[in-house]
Amino acid sequence: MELFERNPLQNILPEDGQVSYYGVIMSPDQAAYYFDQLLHHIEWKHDEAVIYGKHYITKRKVAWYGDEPYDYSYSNTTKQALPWTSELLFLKKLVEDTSGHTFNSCLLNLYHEGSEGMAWHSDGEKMLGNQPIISSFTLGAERKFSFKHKQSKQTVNIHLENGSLLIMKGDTQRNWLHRLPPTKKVTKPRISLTFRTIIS
Ligand SMILES: O=C(O)CCC(=O)C(=O)O
Ligand SMILES: [Fe+2]
Repeated sequence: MELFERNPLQNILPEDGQVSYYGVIMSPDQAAYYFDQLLHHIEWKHDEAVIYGKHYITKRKVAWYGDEPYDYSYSNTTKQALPWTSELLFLKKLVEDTSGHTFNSCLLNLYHEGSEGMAWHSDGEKMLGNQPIISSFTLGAERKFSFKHKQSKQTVNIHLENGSLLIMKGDTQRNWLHRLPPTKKVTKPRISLTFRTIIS
């Protein structure tokens, strides 16, 4: 039934950016295995932000890994990348082989339950270059992910399944915001791997 087949290269944004959803790219068993490995072996830390001089600590946890000990500065805080683990290298290769893009770093997010999310933002840091290519690879609970056009305010929603891959590229960060909305419906944790390329 061709009508129902997913076209992985279809752009889910109507204009001014490019977002591809590849759907599920690993088996549920493999996804469960990697979820567990990352949960226990990644150096998770609560995220911090300094906004108008006030220090905030999130419930969500994060971690930053890369080819080199890159500094990542955002929300007035800086993190230094840790060396890849074998699990991260396996997942990086899977994401690279599936998407045809290469990455040199990864910001991981751990949302313990639906009450934890990420507010509207774009990943427009200078160190990511003009047209950053950023993945969101999901392990664990399925969550809604939303885009909002910065001018027209048009929104696009997608559900990120366990073991699925989404790629943002082109002018997406320039023209669209994205967020992971909090929800009462989800009680299970989700890990996302946002592979990126730091341009030195
Ligand atoms: O959790 C996700 O899928 C995306 C998180 C995100 O937008 C980010 O880390 O910049
Ligand atoms: Fe983001």
